[in-house]
Amino acid sequence: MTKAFGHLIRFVWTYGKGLLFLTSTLTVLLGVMPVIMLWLSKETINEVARLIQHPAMDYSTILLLLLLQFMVTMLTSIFMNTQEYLNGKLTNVLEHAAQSSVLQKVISAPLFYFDLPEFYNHLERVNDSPGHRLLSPLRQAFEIGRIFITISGYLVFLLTVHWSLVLLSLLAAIPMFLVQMKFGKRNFWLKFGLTPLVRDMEYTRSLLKDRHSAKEIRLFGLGSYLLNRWSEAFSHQFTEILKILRKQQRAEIGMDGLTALFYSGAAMIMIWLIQTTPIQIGQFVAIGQAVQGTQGLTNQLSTLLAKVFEEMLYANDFFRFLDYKHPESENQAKGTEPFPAALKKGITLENVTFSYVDTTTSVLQNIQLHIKPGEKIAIVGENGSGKSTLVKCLMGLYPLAKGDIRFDDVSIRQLAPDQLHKNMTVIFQDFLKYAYTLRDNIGFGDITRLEDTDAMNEVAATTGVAEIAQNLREGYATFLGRFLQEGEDLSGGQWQKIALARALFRQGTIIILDEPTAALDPLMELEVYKLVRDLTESKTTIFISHRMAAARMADRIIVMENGRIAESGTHGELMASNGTYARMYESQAQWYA
Ligand SMILES: Nc1ncnc2c1ncn2[C@@H]1O[C@H](COP(=O)(O)OP(=O)(O)OP(=O)(O)O)[C@@H](O)[C@H]1O
Repeated sequence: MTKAFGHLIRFVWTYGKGLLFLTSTLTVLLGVMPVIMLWLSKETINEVARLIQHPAMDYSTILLLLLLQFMVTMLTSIFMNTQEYLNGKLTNVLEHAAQSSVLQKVISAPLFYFDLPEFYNHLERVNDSPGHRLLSPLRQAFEIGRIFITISGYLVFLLTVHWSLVLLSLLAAIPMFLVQMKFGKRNFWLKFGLTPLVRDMEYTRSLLKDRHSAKEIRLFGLGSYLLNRWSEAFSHQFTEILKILRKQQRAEIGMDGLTALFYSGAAMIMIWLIQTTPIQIGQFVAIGQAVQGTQGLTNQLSTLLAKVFEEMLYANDFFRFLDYKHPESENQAKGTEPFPAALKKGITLENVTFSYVDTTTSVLQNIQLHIKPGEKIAIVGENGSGKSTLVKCLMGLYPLAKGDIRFDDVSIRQLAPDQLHKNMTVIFQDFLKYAYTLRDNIGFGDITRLEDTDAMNEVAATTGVAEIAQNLREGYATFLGRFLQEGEDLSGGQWQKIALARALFRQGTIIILDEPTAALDPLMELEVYKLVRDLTESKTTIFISHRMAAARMADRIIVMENGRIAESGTHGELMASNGTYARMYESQAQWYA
């Protein structure tokens, strides 16, 4: 816990040292103010008592004391409000820093982290206003500091009267402290345990709200079922939270009773003091204020300490997320070699064997494949045979445990990952439809050339996007979809062309198409493949398709079965060998007849 606190201080110091310094100074000043006030009110009451006994007395001292009290009140208000403002500012600064640290972690996480529920759950836990929650223990620590200074002042004063008053004031705080600590811990672990349920709940809620799911939910009549599922999960988590809350409030009532008992004890001591020692009225009132103040403040102190403890568990979890590293990430390519300027020997896969993280079955088994520079390869095979996995490994998205992939003579492990990605142009089946402008949708293919209008026009003309742009209200500046603005909706085929334009805008030397045309009809799909073939004539192209008519256009067809290459050859060769490909081709040939 102390390690996490150190981590937290360093984090806050890095992003808001000036603000942190000002806030801590104000905390000290605010801590001293009540003690000064106690002294001033004691003196004022004594002076007023004297004035009652001697009405002719000069009352300028009383006026001065009242003026000082006014000034202390005003200063306290100024300090408090300034501190509130600074806290607001610091919260914003930290919110930005913490959220960007989380997002930075997410964008730099290897792709396989997204297959790990523990990573998702952790992300969900730390994602909820992290800046606010990180500042919270610090704010509480400041509050503790302020209260500590005030209590110390009160205790010194009480000690000058009688030691037993100090003891009683302090004893009252211990039970409350223990209760708060216990429930602080319980609350955190409850939230920890409920995270998977909360994720399920949030997912269901997003399905119900999401524009894309709206159609299916209506057609399948899933609305009430999903609403019930969400509602049940909500009630379940709420019941658990209420259970702890009930116990906590019961315990706090008990502790309040105990505090009241200690307060009565202090009152008895005061009565005894009045009887046994000469005491002025101002002192009497000040003792009452100091005892009550100390008890009230120690109660607050225990609540705050427990809260700090609870919030520190969050901070600890937050920093653990930022430091999270799965052992498998050691296999992630960390090379620095540049990508070969132009492939001369081609791409070689040697004994590539792969299993997804935390699974035991090999999805790819001893894959041996050589792809010549400029060759057009089609990969076909049943669902789940490993086609997408193979290209993901080729793209360096998943680390290889066994075997090697070489681009000319450079191993994928030696290549700098950004070099590899820069040289690849990929369109996935589930390509993204960015709710930004058309320019962004194409330019994201190569963000460094987002403003290169000539290049954009060129790919737009060759892919048919230019025609789409002409019909949009604001051309390339039109927002697509309706998520962010009153943008324009496009058809599946139009989105498809934009995805193609984005991929070609990248100018990679290797083109990978992972069933990007699955949403299109077979004839349209053929059109797209022909277009890609014409536009990428000299480039190495690998495409995955379930449509044999498209695969037929390739120089070579690879047939995958259960993570292995079962057949390989041209359309003619594979038809002649009468194996899996021939069977698949013939069964689909009827579609086109
Ligand atoms: N992220 C993942 N984590 C664990 N297993 C996975 C993951 N992705 C795929 N798999 C498993 O790996 C196997 C191969 O999947 P892959 O997506 O490579 O097949 P595919 O041939 O591309 O299938 P399809 O034609 O249906 O797209 C399947 O059994 C699948 O369940």
